[in-house]
Amino acid sequence: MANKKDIIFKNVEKTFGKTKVIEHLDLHIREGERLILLGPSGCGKSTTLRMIAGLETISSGELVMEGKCVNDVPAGKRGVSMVFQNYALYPHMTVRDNICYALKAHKEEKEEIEKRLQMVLKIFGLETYVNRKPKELSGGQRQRVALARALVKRSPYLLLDEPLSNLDAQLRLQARKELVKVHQYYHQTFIYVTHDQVEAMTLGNRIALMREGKLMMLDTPYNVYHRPANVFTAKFIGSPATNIISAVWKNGLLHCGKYSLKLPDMWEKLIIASKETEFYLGIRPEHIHLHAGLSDNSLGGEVDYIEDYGNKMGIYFRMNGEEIISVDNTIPGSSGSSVSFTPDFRHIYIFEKKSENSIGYPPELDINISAQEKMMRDILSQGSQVKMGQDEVIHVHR
Ligand SMILES: Nc1ncnc2c1ncn2[C@@H]1O[C@H](COP(=O)(O)OP(=O)(O)OP(=O)(O)O)[C@@H](O)[C@H]1O
Repeated sequence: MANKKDIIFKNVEKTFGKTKVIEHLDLHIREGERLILLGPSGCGKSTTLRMIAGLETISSGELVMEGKCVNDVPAGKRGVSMVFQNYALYPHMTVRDNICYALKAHKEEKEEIEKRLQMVLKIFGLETYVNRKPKELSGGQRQRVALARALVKRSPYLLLDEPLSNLDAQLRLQARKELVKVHQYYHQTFIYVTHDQVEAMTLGNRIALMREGKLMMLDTPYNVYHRPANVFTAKFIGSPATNIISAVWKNGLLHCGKYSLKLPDMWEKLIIASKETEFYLGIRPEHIHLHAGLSDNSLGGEVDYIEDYGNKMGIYFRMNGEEIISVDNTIPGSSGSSVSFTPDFRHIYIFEKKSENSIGYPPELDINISAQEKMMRDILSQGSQVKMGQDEVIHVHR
């Protein structure tokens, strides 16, 4: 069921000249959610956002907002505010004028403008900078002014194009938390472009992962991480990337080069139902716990080299000539030694080799979980939350 303020892409295409940059995009953005457009550079995230803003035309298909096709509705009439990567503040205007400009242009009452100005100044801790010009502010302060300027309009849609990418790591972390708080207060629909998976995982209620103009997966951060729909998603999300191992299903066993695995029934049923014989087995580095030597129902190889991350180790080993990485807090042996591991079958992914799509996930994975794990999944599936009291006046500045 669509809500009035949902944004719906119906089979949208975008071409620049002869180059198609968005292909058959079907995407339903829900009113009030924080939707993240994520993907590698050039995959079409900004173009998608700019089509919503009305800053790019739509080559074919329909974009629906407020229940109507808005393909031909100009930017100023779509009820959107946008925050750009470079903040795009007016350099000759003070913080006050930057923030109030759009309200004045819309001929809002003076009193109302002042009220809203004071509110956003307070939210972003900008009270003392109100008469400064952008060049007299730090990067973090400019970013706050850009956000304040977008929020003051109280438009139903806030579009953010990599708004934190010019900030240092510490400020980014703080700003992420602030954005979640602001969203919980205003309940606008946030559409947020980033190529940073940590930002996507921490900020999104849902993530739309794109590749070369196509939507690869649209789901909660939990599912994008734990139930990747295809090889691309499994490799893009998580660092170091998921290990992808070639495998063949034969005589009731999954053969990975010279190793073979007997799968639990829950996976065997799915693999048989897929009717394929060639697969990729996906295993995240953190789910590989190596030990010395070879044991039953295991995969293994020889240790190549070991990296120290401080709190964990990265152990690279060669299996059937391919490099596999495990991240763990113990070392099973030095370079050259034989190691193996029995996969934790609750944490594997199986993809068809031909389509690179997942064969699905056993329903048992969701049924046989502890109450605590269920609670954790439910919380993570809603995206990050910041606790706010009912009457708390939001104040995100430190
Ligand atoms: N005005 C334009 N004219 C021609 N090609 C364009 C134009 N704008 C974008 N493109 C191309 O469209 C593709 C998608 O660009 P877009 O900016 O949407 O990608 P992106 O995923 O946001 O990338 P990044 O993370 O690097 O900003 C790219 O190949 C880009 O070169």
